Order: sequence, then structure tokens, then C-alpha cells
Amino acid sequence: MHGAGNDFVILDLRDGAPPPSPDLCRALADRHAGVGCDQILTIEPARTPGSLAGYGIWNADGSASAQCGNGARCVAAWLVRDGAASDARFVLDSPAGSHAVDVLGDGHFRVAMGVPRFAPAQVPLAVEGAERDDYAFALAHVGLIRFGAVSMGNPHAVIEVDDADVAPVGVLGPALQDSGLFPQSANVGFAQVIDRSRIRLRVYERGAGETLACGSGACAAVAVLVRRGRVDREVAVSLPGGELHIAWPDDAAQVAMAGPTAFVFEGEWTG
Ligand SMILES: N[C@@H](CCC[C@H](N)C(=O)O)C(=O)O
Repeated sequence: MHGAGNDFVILDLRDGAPPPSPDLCRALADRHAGVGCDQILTIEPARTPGSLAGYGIWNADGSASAQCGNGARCVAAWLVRDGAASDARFVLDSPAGSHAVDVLGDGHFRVAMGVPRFAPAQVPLAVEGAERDDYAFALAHVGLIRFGAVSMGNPHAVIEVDDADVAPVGVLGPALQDSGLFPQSANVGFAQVIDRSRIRLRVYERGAGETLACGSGACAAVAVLVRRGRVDREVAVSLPGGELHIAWPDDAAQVAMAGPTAFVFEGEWTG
């Protein structure tokens, strides 16, 4: 499946089958010798009362994550297609917590992605002191780098750029990930503000490299830009693979992310 071009291998493990090993994740995600994907998602039994199902998230490099916005929509679409979800609203459990999902029709879903957390210890970001909207550090080989930092259940850095097309995503993304500033690494977003309700975004993801879209990254970018007063609280985020709609009604509210899903093919892994 894919959500705005962020592609997934989905394993339905609701029968209690064990999750894939990191080696199997890497083999599945390999775009030459495997199926090819940014993340592997496992659909699992619900973890909290009232939830429809749980899901796990593994990056292409075999590392685990707690949050995946595009993946949440794809899991929702899977459950709707197989008849497990018949209501217009249901709840799914990610490793980061429970998420209300709204069925919007035509393969589109809205997911409550949680309240953004900016405190350095919560991102986590290895700096002393109170949270800030903007951090600046000189990194070896790349020089001064300014970014915002936020957790959406997974760690994000957001760098504002003049033109997303020419942003040095493949240089600054790994440089920030490897800098030691983010003890659990980070997904690094490059956000270009078009106007107060539209941005463009590219994301160099932890464990996957640059992807065509990152749902939690879109939420993170909007949260950072709202805090800086750069955008309003409802923003259309244009990513290389599609568009997501992000709404953050107030600082204490959950961020809502809406966007598309698509089924691509089904198969049996014999590798
Ligand atoms: N593509 C996802 C995020 C997947 C996990 C991320 N790479 C991490 O390691 O935290 C999304 O749509 O949010």
C-alpha cells in the first residue's frame, strides 16, 4: 500500500503470528532483491479496550518506530476493506498510543496524531534548558544549522528553507541524524512556507532516507511553524508524493492529519 507515495508492506498478524525480525524487514524493504518499501507495518490485535486493532512500524533498515501517519491511514483502509471496521469512526493503537480515525470516503482518512511535545527531554533532543521554537548549532562539515524539534510520538527536526526543490535534503538530513543532538536520531523535514495555509515539505526519514511523504513529519512541520507564527492552524502540506491536510486547533489539542491511501498489490513472501 502507499499513502501519498510513502510505501508499505503490510503484514496482517491479527492471528497472533510473531512480528518480522529486523533481517526480514530489511529483506522485504529491499527495492532490488525484495518487495521494496519505506516501512513494514504489522496489523495486530488491539492493545486497549475499545480499539479495533493495533499496529507496529518497522523502517526499511529494520529499526522500529512508534509513529507513522501515512501508515495509520493505510492500516485503517485495510481494516475497512476486510470488513473489520464498519463505523465511520474507530480507534487504532500505535506503539505511541491510541488514535481516533475518521473515514472520509474515497480512500481518505483523518487520524488524530497526538499532542506535539516540544520539551527537549521528550523529543528527545540533547540540549539543556527549556524548549525553544528554534535551535542553532554548528555541525562539522555542514556549518550552522537552524531547526525546530518536536515529538509526534517519534522524533522530528524541522528546517525552514526558501525552496524545497533545491534543499540539501540528502546532506543535512544525515548530518543532523548523526550529529548526536538527537539520541534516538530524527526524521528531518525541510519546509517551505508558501503562504499561511500552504507549505511544501520534503522529509529525510530515520531508517528510510528521503521518502515521498511523511505523515508525522507533516504534523511536526506544521506544529513547529505554528509555534513560530509562520502559518495558521489549518495547513495543506504538499509533499513529493501527494498532499496532506493538517489541523492543530490549539496548543493542547491533538494534531489531525487527513490524506489518501492506495492498495497496490498482494503477494506471498517465499524468500
Ligand atoms: N513515514 C512515516 C514515519 C515512519 C517512521 C519514521 N521513519 C521514524 O523512524 O520515526 C509517517 O508517515 O509518519
